[in-house]
Amino acid sequence: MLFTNRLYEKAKYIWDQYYKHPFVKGIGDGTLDIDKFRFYMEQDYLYLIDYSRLFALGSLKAPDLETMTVFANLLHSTLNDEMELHRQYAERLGIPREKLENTKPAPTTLAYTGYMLNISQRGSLADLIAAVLPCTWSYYEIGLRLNQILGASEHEFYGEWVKMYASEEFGQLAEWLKNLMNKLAEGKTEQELKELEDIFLTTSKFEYMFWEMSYQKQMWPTDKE
Ligand SMILES: Cc1ncc(CN)c(N)n1
Repeated sequence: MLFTNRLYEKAKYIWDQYYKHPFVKGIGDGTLDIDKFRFYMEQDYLYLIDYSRLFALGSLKAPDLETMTVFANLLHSTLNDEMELHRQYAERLGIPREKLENTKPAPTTLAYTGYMLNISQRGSLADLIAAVLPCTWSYYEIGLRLNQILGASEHEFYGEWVKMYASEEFGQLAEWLKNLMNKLAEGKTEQELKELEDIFLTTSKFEYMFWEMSYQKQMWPTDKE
């Protein structure tokens, strides 16, 4: 069995909860409150800055030029394609560029990016991939599902989001990471595979928390807006 199939089976109960989450469903049927989406966009922009750093780190840790190139492509595509989607949404939402870049991180954003960066700095390349894989792969799965909803990709506001994450180009990024994960899992002991699985499950749970944080617009409970 491919290691990524094992990961998918283990995380399925978590990923199934994404598809039922009101934030995800709201993008699909176009009913999501714009204010919740604004909150998400701002936090996600911050998230993507650190997510890009992980790809830069992946390039640094890569054992050969081919792997380095994969990470360089992931980095380029995140900074230029995925973050461009966010910049365009910010423009449509009237969020100035400086405000977007100076957003204060919510606790869940900080915890999630902090965890990924920590694992990736301390650990191996396989650890790094196990940490980022749910992000890319689950967004592609969500994109594909939402794309099957009649009219979702044509929705005047959320359509661009659906199109981006359901696109072949985005699917290609997930495929690259899955292939690398399987390659690096070869020859690992059961104990080592279990550790990778734990990392994958942890970031899968953080993904759910990110949807929930955005839906509830959760900032620090101690601070007033
Ligand atoms: C929180 C989160 N996770 C994943 C992705 C997809 N790169 C994203 N944009 N945001």
